[in-house]
Amino acid sequence: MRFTAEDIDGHEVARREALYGPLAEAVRELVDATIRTEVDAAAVQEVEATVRAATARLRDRQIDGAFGVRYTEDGRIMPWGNVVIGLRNPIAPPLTVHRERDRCWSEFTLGAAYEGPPGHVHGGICALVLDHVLGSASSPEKPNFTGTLTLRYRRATPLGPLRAEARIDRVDGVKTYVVGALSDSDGVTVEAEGVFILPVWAREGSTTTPT
Ligand SMILES: CCCCCCCC(=O)SCCNC(=O)CCNC(=O)[C@H](O)C(C)(C)COP(=O)(O)OP(=O)(O)OC[C@H]1O[C@@H](n2cnc3c(N)ncnc32)[C@H](O)[C@@H]1OP(=O)(O)O
Repeated sequence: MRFTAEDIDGHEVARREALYGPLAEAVRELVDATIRTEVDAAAVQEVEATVRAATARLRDRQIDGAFGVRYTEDGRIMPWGNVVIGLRNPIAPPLTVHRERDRCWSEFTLGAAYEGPPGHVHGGICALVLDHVLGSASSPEKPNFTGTLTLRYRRATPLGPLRAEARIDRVDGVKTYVVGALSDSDGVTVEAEGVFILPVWAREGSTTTPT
């Protein structure tokens, strides 16, 4: 499991955010346009060649494997590859998760890239978002892992503006029980409850390392 310290200051973090954030946003728009375009065949082929060239340019120099979770010496976390919140991940909607004591919430929009049933969010995407928001609520600092996530899909979730929220229900040793929901403007579409567990290597006094 890759948690990596980076010896950089806040200015360098801000510089990288300003550099890579817009690239990811541009690719996100490209994904949406790829799904929805109706331009002619020649235009599609031209764009395909352009995109392949852009990808080859980025691959001129790249890291091995995934981005991992990086952090600075002053405790700033950079989960930039994360599929829900990752600044550098165009697959991430991305969500900005807000925290208020024992609860977290996020308002965001899911478009064509997240479709399952026509005009509606894929059930796995609902689970993805809820897993992350419940997990975030489970602990502000500790790296809790999802042990069990239970969902009740009350009605289909329409694509468009949505809200996810979660709060701690109770804590029992290394287990934190969290409840939450995904909603549209008409109310709850998916209810969730989860058990989030502090892994052995993160427990007090542990000498094991992340695997
Ligand atoms: C800001 C970031 C937000 C991130 C949110 C997104 C979170 C994620 O996506 S995490 C990725 C998905 N989850 C995983 O990959 C987890 C994989 N599983 C594991 O790593 C481990 O099995 C883990 C950490 C869940 C449990 O660790 P393990 O060492 O087996 O726990 P263990 O010490 O045996 O048990 C501790 C307690 O938890 C209980 N428990 C163990 N596994 C589970 C489970 N899956 N569900 C519910 N309870 C469980 C045990 O019964 C025990 O309870 P008690 O203390 O009452 O006896």
